[in-house]
Amino acid sequence: MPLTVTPTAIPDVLMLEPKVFGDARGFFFESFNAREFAQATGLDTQFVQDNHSKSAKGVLRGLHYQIQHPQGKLVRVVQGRVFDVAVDLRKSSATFGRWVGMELSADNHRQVWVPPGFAHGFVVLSESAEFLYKTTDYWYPEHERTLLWNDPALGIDWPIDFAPQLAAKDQTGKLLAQADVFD
Ligand SMILES: Cc1cn([C@H]2C[C@H](O)[C@@H](COP(=O)(O)OP(=O)(O)O[C@H]3O[C@H](C)C(=O)[C@H](O)[C@H]3O)O2)c(=O)[nH]c1=O
Repeated sequence: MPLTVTPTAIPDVLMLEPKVFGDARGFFFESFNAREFAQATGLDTQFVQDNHSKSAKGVLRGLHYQIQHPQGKLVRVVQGRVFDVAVDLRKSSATFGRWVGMELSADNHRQVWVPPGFAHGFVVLSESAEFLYKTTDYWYPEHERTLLWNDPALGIDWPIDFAPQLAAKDQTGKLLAQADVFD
């Protein structure tokens, strides 16, 4: 089951494209196969939690991370379209403070591997979007941190011409200069 893996501008962040089998009935694809994932990415990782969120157009969830129990995330969209962003928060990384973003949609079947050590978020571009993802560690709200989505120091080029709808915690996200980061 060929899984195409493409490193992004931040090489540890990977774009994955599964092989989709279409026929007169519709389509089928393996949305996750542990052996394929390990062989195609070279990663030795276990996922412990599946998450599913639905958001209306213009909602921006993020940029989130857990400073303890950092989560690796394998993310995808099963309805609608989002612009998905990962920010490198690893102080020792050559790409510290850099971001990568791409459109994920039900139509492009793309997935993104966001390693531990990154902040993650997305903005919904379609009328609504359903976002599914696997995480490599459990949710620890006490360790959750939010990075401000529009911190000029990040310079994320969100493809929106409107102010996004944010949860209260995301309106008061930290600037990169004040954020808890990883060694
Ligand atoms: C993350 C999480 C949340 N919750 C509960 C807590 C709240 O009552 C409700 C919504 O949580 P929150 O507003 O944190 O959901 P998002 O804003 O979508 O958070 C996610 O946003 C971005 C995209 C991420 O990458 C993270 O995975 C995650 O932080 O679900 C749980 O019960 N378990 C969980 O793992």
